[in-house]
Amino acid sequence: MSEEAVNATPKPAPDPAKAATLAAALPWLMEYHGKIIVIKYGGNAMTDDALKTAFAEDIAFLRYAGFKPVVVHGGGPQISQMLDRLDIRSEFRGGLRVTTPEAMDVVRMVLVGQVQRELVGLVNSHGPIAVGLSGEDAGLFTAVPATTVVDGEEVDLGLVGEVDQVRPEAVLDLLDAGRVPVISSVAPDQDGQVHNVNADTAAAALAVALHAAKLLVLTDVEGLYRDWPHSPDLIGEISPEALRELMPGLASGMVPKMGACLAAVEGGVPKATVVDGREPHAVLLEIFTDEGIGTQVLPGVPTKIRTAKVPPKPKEDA
Ligand SMILES: Nc1ncnc2c1ncn2[C@@H]1O[C@H](COP(=O)(O)OP(=O)(O)O)[C@@H](O)[C@H]1O
Ligand SMILES: CC(=O)N[C@@H](CCC(=O)OP(=O)(O)O)C(=O)O
Repeated sequence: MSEEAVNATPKPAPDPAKAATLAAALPWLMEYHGKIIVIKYGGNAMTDDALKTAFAEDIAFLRYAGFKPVVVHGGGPQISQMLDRLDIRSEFRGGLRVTTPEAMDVVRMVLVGQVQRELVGLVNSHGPIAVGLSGEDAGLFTAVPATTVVDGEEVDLGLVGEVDQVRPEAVLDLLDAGRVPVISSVAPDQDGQVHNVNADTAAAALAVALHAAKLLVLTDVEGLYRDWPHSPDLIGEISPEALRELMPGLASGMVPKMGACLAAVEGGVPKATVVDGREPHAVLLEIFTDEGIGTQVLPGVPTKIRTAKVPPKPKEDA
């Protein structure tokens, strides 16, 4: 194209709506500037490339806006797919995968070797900021065997762990250096035996240890339905006390997820939110919006109910 032709191209008119959107972000930029936000990215919200790309953009945006995002990722469906391919049986009890030593190798390979690597790469397409870690690095997490009670009976979950100790120094070092830690939820016990930790649980333990300003959990539903799967009533806001009362009646994947939100808020994190990660840019929408998205757990609020956009739809394999 000649220089004249370039000069002749009309410039788009400035769009006042863009300025208004940026100006409306100011209170949130001020509130979270320099603060740690732990974002749990569930495997069910990683289903397509465009969603993962938008997630990585959001994380880079937060970092360049002066926030300190920390990503803890899941990968349950991706692990299940690999176990199927390798013909290794796995089942969930109380929302947790019963993990044999053979399955543990696959869990570690998929979480650390595949899902974490992909997310680190996507975030780093915006600058050299993301660094992958797992609970095995620099003593980040120490696990103890987890137990769960299903139908009144204690179930042996094999190599499933819950986080006993967090040493957040490695994460804090990275944050101080302006990096974005991307963390996989596998963790050794005291003897070095690696355990499979549910990523919601790991994210909550880390959020507490980092004194995070917020825990944000991305999943594949709009939030916590009050009477799953019978009613479109969605819980918009709930206090930890009211959530504790609901816990025994919750089903499958929501047990670790809401348990994690509860543990985070009871551990001093001011707010934990579950949002629909199938919505592109769910992270930015949640952080820069005042209300009306997902389920928020925060102290001292009466329970608020609203009608979900989509009625509850149980997964076929649940
Ligand atoms: N009360 C509830 N509200 C919303 N979802 C629920 C509820 N009870 C069970 N679920 C199920 O929990 C799932 C989310 O948990 P999970 O599949 O473990 O997601 P993730 O991979 O994001 O951790 C939802 O897709 C839904 O099928
Ligand atoms: C013990 C346990 O269940 N661990 C999980 C770890 C991955 C995870 O939590 O992934 P999502 O967040 O995508 O569900 C699992 O094996 O599936």
